[in-house]
Formats: sequence, C-alpha cells, structure tokens
Amino acid sequence: MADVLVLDQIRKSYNVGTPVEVEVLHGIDLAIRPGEFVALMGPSGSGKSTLLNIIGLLDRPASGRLLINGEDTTDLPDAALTKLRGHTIGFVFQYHYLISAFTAAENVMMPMLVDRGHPDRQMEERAAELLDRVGLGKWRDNRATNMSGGQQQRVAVARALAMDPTLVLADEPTGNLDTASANAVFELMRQINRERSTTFLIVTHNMDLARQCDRIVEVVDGRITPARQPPG
Ligand SMILES: Nc1ncnc2c1ncn2[C@@H]1O[C@H](COP(=O)(O)OP(=O)(O)OP(=O)(O)O)[C@@H](O)[C@H]1O
Repeated sequence: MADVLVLDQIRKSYNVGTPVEVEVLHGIDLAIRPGEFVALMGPSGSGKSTLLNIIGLLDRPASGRLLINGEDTTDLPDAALTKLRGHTIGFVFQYHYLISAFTAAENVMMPMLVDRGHPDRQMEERAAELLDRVGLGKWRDNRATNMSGGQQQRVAVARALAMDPTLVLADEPTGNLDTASANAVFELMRQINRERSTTFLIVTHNMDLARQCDRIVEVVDGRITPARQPPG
C-alpha cells in the first residue's frame, strides 16, 4: 500500500516585505505509512503550522513534491486540490470552529454539505453514528454553544471524520483543554486510529501525549531532526 503521505524536499518562504523572502521550511523529507499515529513537535516558530498547512493542501510549497495516497499533488489545479482535500483529509484545530447556531449533528454534517450531493438521510445517519462514536449521541440536537470545551472538541473530531478521511491533521487539538478533557480527546483519537486505521498527524507541545504516539517527528528551525522513538 502506498504511503499516506510523502514529502520530498518541501521548501516554503514567506514574503516579509518586498523583496525580502524568508525561507521557513528548508527541504523537508517525510513519509507516513497507512495507520500511523504520529506526533509533530518542535519549538514555537519552527514551522509546524506552515508544514501542516502544506500537507493539508491549504497552502502550496515553493518547491518540492507532496504525494497523498501515492498521488502527486504538485501540479494539480486548485479545484482538484480542494476535492482531494475534502475526500482524504480531516482537520482538527486548537479552537473547535464549530458553528454556534448549528446543532452538534449539523456541525458534523458540514463537510458533507460542502462536498454537495449527499442525501439528507445519509448525512443524518453518518452524523448520528459519529456522535455516538465520540460519546455524544444524546447531544445530537444541542447547539454547539451549550456544550463544554471538551465536548465541543469531540464534536470537532466527529466532524473531521465525516468524509471518512485517510488522514486527520490535528494542530494542537488539546491545547485549549483542561488535562482530563485533553486526555479524553487524545484517547478518542487514538481509539479511532486503532479501530479504523485512520492515519493521524498531531501537532502537540505535550510530551506526555506525544510519547503515546507511534512516532515523534520533530521540526527545529524548518528542518526535521533525525527520527527518534517516543521515550519509554
Ligand atoms: N503568513 C506569514 N508571513 C510571514 N511569516 C510567517 C507567516 N506565517 C508564519 N510565518 C513565520 O514562519 C515561521 C514558522 O511559523 P509557524 O507558525 O509555522 O511555526 P510553528 O512551529 O507552528 O509555531 P507555534 O508552535 O508557535 O504555532 C515563524 O518564523 C513565523 O513567524
């Protein structure tokens, strides 16, 4: 089976006032296999979010190749990138970004609504199944605003899974939560990874959580440091 993700010499610069370009990713090589649960760590400003945006097809690298499920995305037009993103990648952010006027179920349906063409019944059943899975079946018709931070983040995890993605990208998904809620959200993602073989790449500053991952990838100054196993 093809690697879920292959990065080959990915470089990225930001324009910080013409003509000044500052390179923040200096040739990143990375491969992630199907079903891996990987922590992405590194100091503030090292380039983790920049890298995640490129992997999530939200931003393009200046040079280098990015393959998702064996497909080279380098020369794909924007519309094809949007479609590939919608069908293969789920996102969880530090802030949940739920729509407060919508119910939990409606929020989970959002990726399917955006993708268009999914019958209502199918979307409702999928949302119900996923909310059950994250332990919030009874909260289906509650507005997102009436839920706790941990519950909101579990709805966000359910929403990330709506399109049955191969890869979930999570940018500090537990950063805003108290320790108990953070552990619960992390454990939920770990269980989903084991049950469904969904691949996860999780940015975290939390070493306790990172050491429960299969592997830690560390970015320092826009470069990946040599691989290391989570300390036992
Ligand atoms: N839009 C932008 N324009 C210019 N510089 C940027 C932009 N976005 C990020 N940078 C710079 O790129 C570098 C990497 O930033 P990035 O946000 O990827 O780091 P990070 O590792 O995710 O940090 P943190 O852990 O604080 O979120 C930093 O020096 C940052 O200032």
